Amino acid sequence: MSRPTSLTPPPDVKAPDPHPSAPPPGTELGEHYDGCFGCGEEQENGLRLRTRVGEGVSVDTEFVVGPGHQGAPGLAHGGLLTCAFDEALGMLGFLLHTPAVTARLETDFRRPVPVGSTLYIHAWCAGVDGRKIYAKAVGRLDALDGPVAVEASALFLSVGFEHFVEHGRPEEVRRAMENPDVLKAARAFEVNP
Ligand SMILES: CCCCC/C=C\C/C=C\C/C=C\C/C=C\CCCC(=O)SCCNC(=O)CCNC(=O)[C@H](O)C(C)(C)COP(=O)(O)OP(=O)(O)OC[C@H]1O[C@@H](n2cnc3c(N)ncnc32)[C@H](O)[C@@H]1OP(=O)(O)O
Repeated sequence: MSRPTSLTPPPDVKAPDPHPSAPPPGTELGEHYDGCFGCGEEQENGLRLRTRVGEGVSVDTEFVVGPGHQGAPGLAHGGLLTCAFDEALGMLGFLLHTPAVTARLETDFRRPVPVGSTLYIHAWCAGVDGRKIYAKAVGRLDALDGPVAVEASALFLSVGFEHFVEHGRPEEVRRAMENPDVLKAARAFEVNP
């Protein structure tokens, strides 16, 4: 089935405000799931990214590129850079108070990212249209105002928690549901949609 491919919100859609119960700027969001490759503490070889709330519906994270992240000798793998962007963009759902999944993600690699560098990723929501969440991100090399190395545009779709319960492998879903932090997040989303 063919899909519309635009990653830009319709012209009448404005950038949203954070949900009233979203944490204030500067708050570290922590892991959204301990088994997540992007942020989970239990994921030994994962990126273990930590994301902070920015102004409006935006987040910031730093990806320190190590030898385990190489594609070419001494250079970051593009797929892993995309993963870091997916993680940062995905966290915007917390500020909108809805679980969301990536439907489409486009990454532009502007400069090589060497091992040893830090990518400063800033992600923001450009608009919400029904279930569609349009998001953008930029990654700068080695400083908040460093040269742009990577840019991304994404479409996320809001889903209910049943998305994860229905589609995830039952043993991990069961284990996640035993985690009080996951349950707390699920309830908060459901009680304050
Ligand atoms: C019980 C324990 C739960 C524990 C959970 C714990 C935490 C999770 C909570 C929150 C997550 C928080 C943070 C996450 C942070 C980082 C993680 C990274 C995020 C990911 O890594 S997540 C994995 C990769 N992701 C997927 O695994 C999605 C697979 N996929 C699907 O599950 C479906 O595909 C879905 C749901 C996307 C849509 O399905 P659907 O049936 O709901 O909707 P439908 O298809 O009807 O589309 C509705 C409208 O969107 C348009 N549309 C759809 N897809 C489009 C596309 N690709 N391009 C352009 N437009 C598109 C249509 O054209 C239509 O548009 P229109 O309304 O205008 O016609």
